[in-house]
Amino acid sequence: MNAPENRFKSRLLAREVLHGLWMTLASPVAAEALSLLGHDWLMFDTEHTPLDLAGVQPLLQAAAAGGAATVVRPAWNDPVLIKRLLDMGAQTLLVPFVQTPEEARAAVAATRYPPEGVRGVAGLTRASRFGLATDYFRVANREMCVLVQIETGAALARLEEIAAVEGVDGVFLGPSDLAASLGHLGQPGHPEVQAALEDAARRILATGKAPGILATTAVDARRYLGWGYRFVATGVDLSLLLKSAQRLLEEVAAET
Ligand SMILES: O=C(O)C(=O)C[C@H](O)[C@@H](O)CO
Repeated sequence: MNAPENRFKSRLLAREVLHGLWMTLASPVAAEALSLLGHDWLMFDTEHTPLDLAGVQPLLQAAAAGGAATVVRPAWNDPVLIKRLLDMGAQTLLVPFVQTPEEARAAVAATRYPPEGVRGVAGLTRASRFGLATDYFRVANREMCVLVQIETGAALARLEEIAAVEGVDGVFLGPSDLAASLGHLGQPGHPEVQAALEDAARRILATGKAPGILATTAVDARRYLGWGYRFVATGVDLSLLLKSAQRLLEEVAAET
């Protein structure tokens, strides 16, 4: 039996546009159902959700039902959090708050077994199909995909250096955090933020790496795709649930 191939990585490197969904519900039922819809990737967030590490493995198992690849955001750029997520079978990580090339290098090293990195070794993990994948240690490093998240003006100033780090496969812009850092808390649509996002896509593409972003509406997503963003999460599961429940309630309540 072979180790799983990282289709997200191979498709990203093939310069495909990959449509994602931002997952915050920490629900295996939602993960399984939404994995069937046709998204290219689902992003499970452990940074800004109550989801603890033990809750991630059931989400990855559930999402394996459909065709969507999985991405996990660790709560921090921390080698211990990272190795535990990788042992669970996460192959693509979105590492938050990367500010410097050194931090990007540390994130990459945390995902690689020695001698390329510092990842600790375990045998009976979901990552190695519980030890049944005979090629696992030969291919594990190669199948890792590291996406680093740029969230501040300071990180933007070093964008090319961060993107150039070997092993960084994609650079993700967080519109909300960037807005806060640029003095526009709660206003990701502010013209200065949007101009920075457009410029960032251009600069990342010039380095040969893939730019990614989170959009909360189809209009935003289309604009970002037009700027060259290649892995774009459109929508947040909880927000979609709230909006459709609210709309339904309003429709029904309006008639009574
Ligand atoms: O800066 C951002 O934008 C993000 O990092 C995404 C946020 O965590 C949040 O808006 C997702 O619900």
